[in-house]
Amino acid sequence: MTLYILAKHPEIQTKLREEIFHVCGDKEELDYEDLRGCHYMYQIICETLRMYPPAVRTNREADSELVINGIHIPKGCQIAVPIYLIHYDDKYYPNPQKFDPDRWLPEEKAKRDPLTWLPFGYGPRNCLGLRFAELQIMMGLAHIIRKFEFIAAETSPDLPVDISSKGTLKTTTELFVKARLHN
Ligand code: HEM
Repeated sequence: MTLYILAKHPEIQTKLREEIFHVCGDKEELDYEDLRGCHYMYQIICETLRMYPPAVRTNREADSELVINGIHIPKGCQIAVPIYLIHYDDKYYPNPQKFDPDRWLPEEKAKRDPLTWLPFGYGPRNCLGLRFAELQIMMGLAHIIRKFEFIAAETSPDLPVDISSKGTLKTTTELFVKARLHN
């Protein structure tokens, strides 16, 4: 998905490539410290996971009776947390259909409640692989973007693309990008 978004936003792709070359140069093997310096890349990943969270919802079971905002929740009640809908709530993300990595600049992020970004869930049962997943995505992107340039295919639908939320998030049509070696 990230590569598709980058193909659709060549200016963001160019800025990302500049950051990667600036921070990592052209060394063959990248390590954790290299990736930690790629702040713009992390913003792009956060924004991709906002617009296209693989898990569109998560669930919790109330282990005791409670009242939240006047709503009575009995013990054992199943509660669905609508991750996808929260990510598109314009109270938290103005113009939510727009892919905007600058929402993740430190000063912008600080204005929002952390519970408004839930691609990995939240709390003691959140995703165990969160840091590993982030690292893998960043490592992959850093290598790929240094070598290749991604271009939108003629038939590619505009963003945001339609999604199906049966199970994990999927796009309703196949997405294609063209790649050429970056020189
Ligand atoms: C982009 C990649 C990933 C996404 C978006 C993701 C998302 C999630 C979400 C939403 C949950 C439920 C959390 C909650 O309800 O609070 C979860 C749980 C979990 N994830 Fe991931 N995950 C990703 C990658 C991984 C990877 C790479 C691993 C393992 C290496 C992993 C292992 C787990 C485990 C074990 C749980 C259950 C934790 C528990 O119940 O205590 N995930 N993940």
